[in-house]
Amino acid sequence: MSEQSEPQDRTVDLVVIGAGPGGEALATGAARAGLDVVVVDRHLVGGECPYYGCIPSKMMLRAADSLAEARRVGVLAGDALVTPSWTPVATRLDQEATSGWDDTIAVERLQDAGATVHHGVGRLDGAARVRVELTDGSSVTYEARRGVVLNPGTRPAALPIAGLEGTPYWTNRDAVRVTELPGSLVVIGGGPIGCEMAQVFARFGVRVSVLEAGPRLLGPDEPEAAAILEDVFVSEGMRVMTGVEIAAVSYDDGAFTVALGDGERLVADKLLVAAGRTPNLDDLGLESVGLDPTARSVEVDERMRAGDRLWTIGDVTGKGAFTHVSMYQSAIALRDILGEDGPPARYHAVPHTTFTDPEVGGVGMTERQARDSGLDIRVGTAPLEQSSRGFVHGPGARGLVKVVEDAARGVLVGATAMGPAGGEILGFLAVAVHAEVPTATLRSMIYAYPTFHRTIETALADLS
Ligand SMILES: Cc1cc2nc3c(=O)[nH]c(=O)nc-3n(C[C@H](O)[C@H](O)[C@H](O)COP(=O)(O)OP(=O)(O)OC[C@H]3O[C@@H](n4cnc5c(N)ncnc54)[C@H](O)[C@@H]3O)c2cc1C
Ligand SMILES: NC(=O)c1ccc[n+]([C@@H]2O[C@H](COP(=O)([O-])OP(=O)(O)OC[C@H]3O[C@@H](n4cnc5c(N)ncnc54)[C@H](O)[C@@H]3O)[C@@H](O)[C@H]2O)c1
Repeated sequence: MSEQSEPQDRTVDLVVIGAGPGGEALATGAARAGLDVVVVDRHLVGGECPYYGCIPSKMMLRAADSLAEARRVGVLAGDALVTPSWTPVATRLDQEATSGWDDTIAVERLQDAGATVHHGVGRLDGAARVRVELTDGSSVTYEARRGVVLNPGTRPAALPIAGLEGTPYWTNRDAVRVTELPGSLVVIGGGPIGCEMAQVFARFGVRVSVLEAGPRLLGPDEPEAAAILEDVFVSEGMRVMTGVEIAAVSYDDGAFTVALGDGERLVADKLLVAAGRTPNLDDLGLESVGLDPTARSVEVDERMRAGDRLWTIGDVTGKGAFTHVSMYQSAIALRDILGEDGPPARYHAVPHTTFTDPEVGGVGMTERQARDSGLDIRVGTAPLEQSSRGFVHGPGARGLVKVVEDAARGVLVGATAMGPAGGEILGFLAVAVHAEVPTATLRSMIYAYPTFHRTIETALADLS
């Protein structure tokens, strides 16, 4: 990791604290536009997504999906002997995804764009002023003429479960660095991280139990999608327990024991805690600019402004903890910093995809959210496996399309696409929700036969 030597206190144009995907892109753009930019990251430039999040987890899922597809050969095309090995996965994660969890390339890319990069902790020290504690223990202070951008992201939430603290449990950061598979794994949390990781390890032969406190997996998604996913997980040999209360965790002799509120005890080699995130707002000097360091998010306006010469982007804005939201906000904040015009931030069509198999894609509001917002809605649903393409696809074709229409305006305000290519089909629905395409127009289109996306036409016909 290359650093500048002996940095001096000075006035620059812009300081970016936290180089998640949005911060990195913003700093690169600002430096390329000629601003004097300083970037500070306490760990790896690029943030959670490339090293511990999206990229390594999707690489793991790709491997797990290849095993599942090979196991379908028996039904579709003869025989295939499937012998899982984690070695190619660990090698790809190390060498291709993360360069050995080393950010040299990302640092050099920023430096080539003209930015100064520090590994260290950045903290606000009043308006447009940042104090950086460098990794060697020294510190440097910057005044920022244009201001400061915060992109500090989140960390795995530490659960207040008796006995858990101090045990060698995994978070997502450990799960992507696994070199040897355990025999058994308990996953606490049935959100996107828990579901994606659980399916990966189960498909590699690990005995997996998922413990979810809420009433279903993927709580914020449509309940119909969650029900299908639970069904698939169970059919693949996983144990899924919803509505659980975890009373205590202990670790002895290389095994975890998870004691549930109802008296049951689960024993496993490893424990993955994927039960939400804590925003990195507590050690950022927010109090020096009148903001609350204990808050769950930083309030921003439609230009990502959070105060006097202060912008905030990414997960901590509470607008959707996704890389694409961080990048979207990054472009808006950069335009504002450079004094350029452009559309303000809008969040009516935030898409997301959980990359389980089947994938669960969603955009805009769920049926529940739309009803709760007071809209008069109509809902249409169509099962994927009953479409011609689903029938042809055979094993692995579980899924659905669900559309939620604002009946008064005749436009979709939300949609779900679940299936082998749910995240890709979602693209169509994201356009419809984003651009408020009239449902009448969507119904008058021609849908290629026999595609998965033709299920959208069936769901639209079901609007009632
Ligand atoms: C396992 C997993 C899978 C995921 N999969 C997906 C996916 O498929 N698709 C998707 O869109 N999203 C996914 N996400 C979410 C995605 O990783 C985040 O939304 C994304 O990284 C954007 O976060 P961010 O921009 O807020 O910052 P982050 O990526 O969290 O980066 C913040 C950076 O700030 C640094 N930092 C924090 N405080 C300071 C400080 N005081 N001084 C200096 N540096 C500081 C940190 O070291 C870090 O590098 C996944 C997350 C996880 C954990
Ligand atoms: N494919 C993707 O886009 C993707 C993948 C992974 C993560 N992410 C992002 O990262 C965020 C964080 O993911 P996450 O899955 O950690 O968090 P999450 O908050 O989305 O889900 C955590 C789950 O853990 C459950 N939980 C909390 N405490 C519990 C307890 N004591 N016992 C049992 N269950 C408990 C919650 O009810 C919830 O369902 C996601 O919300 C998403 O924004 C995105």
